[in-house]
Amino acid sequence: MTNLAIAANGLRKSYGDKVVLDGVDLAVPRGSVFSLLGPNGAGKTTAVKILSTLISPGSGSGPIRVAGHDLVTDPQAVRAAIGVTGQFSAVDGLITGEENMLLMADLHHLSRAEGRRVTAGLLERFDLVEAAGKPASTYSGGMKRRLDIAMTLVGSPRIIFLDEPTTGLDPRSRHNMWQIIRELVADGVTVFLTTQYLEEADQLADRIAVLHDGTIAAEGTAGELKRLVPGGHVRLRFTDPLSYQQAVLALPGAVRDDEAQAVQLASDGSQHDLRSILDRLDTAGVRADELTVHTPDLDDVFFALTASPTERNQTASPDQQAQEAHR
Ligand SMILES: Nc1ncnc2c1ncn2[C@@H]1O[C@H](COP(=O)(O)OP(=O)(O)OP(=O)(O)O)[C@@H](O)[C@H]1O
Repeated sequence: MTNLAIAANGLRKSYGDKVVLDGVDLAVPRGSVFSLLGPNGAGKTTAVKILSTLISPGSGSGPIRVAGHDLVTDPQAVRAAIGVTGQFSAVDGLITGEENMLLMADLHHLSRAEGRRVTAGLLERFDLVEAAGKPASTYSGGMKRRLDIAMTLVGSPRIIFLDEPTTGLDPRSRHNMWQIIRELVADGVTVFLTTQYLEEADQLADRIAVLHDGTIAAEGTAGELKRLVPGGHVRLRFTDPLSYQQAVLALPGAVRDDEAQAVQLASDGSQHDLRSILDRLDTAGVRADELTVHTPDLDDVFFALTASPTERNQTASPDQQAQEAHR
């Protein structure tokens, strides 16, 4: 039996002439968090809709298996194993949180007693006991998202698709949601997460795929992706013009920023590297007024992978531009 919760080969989808997914391969191990990142309109929701059987894959797609079942020939089995919470929530605002939950229990054919038991447990777990008797329309954004996930869990899915679960939430609610996701994974649930927040993928995902122009531009752990882009550097700023000139002489190869009186050197930010830079300044008798270390983050990866060539040149850091010019 495969260890993959989701295995898709050559996923394709077009709307008219517009190709949205152009041969996307996905392999998501059971019990892990997989994050699909991409700019607006990249096709993340389309991928979620296909994998959760809401829309059919485009012609020419390869085999797709979700929870061990073939998506095309056995969609019912796939549906029984998954839960989906999307940007368009299933929460009905006119009825109470508890009634929403009980409705879900009915849809999953739970007995009355079992439905009440599961509902009570989930309301407790998602901190919604006090609000349970109030209409869902009166809930805050964070409460609605929690209710939405609680409703999804009524069917005990083994795979959950979370389509931008924290968009629009304040930082506290976002952190609460991250905690909920970590707990789901600790219970063995596989989470397929789409997000526009790179930090969210960095915090939660075991593996991240960046979707761009209909294909996966890069995939790996957050650490692996960060190593794909250059951009680690140390920046030293000087208020005294003489010190700045001396630093330029002491640090050959550094990229100058005359306007800011700052120099920038490629660096991995390690203790050894920093000490060597500072030693060179000490030897020249120069003191920097400000030192900042920049290690590449997922933002750098995201922009490097999803920018057009012109944008890439405009957003490259001075040392990246210098490297480009050198080639
Ligand atoms: N039913 C549809 N008919 C025509 N075009 C569609 C349809 N659904 C999506 N699209 C187009 O497909 C592209 C991908 O949309 P999708 O919603 O999957 O992107 P996304 O990555 O989820 O974006 P966002 O982050 O903005 O939600 C967009 O250009 C969108 O306009």
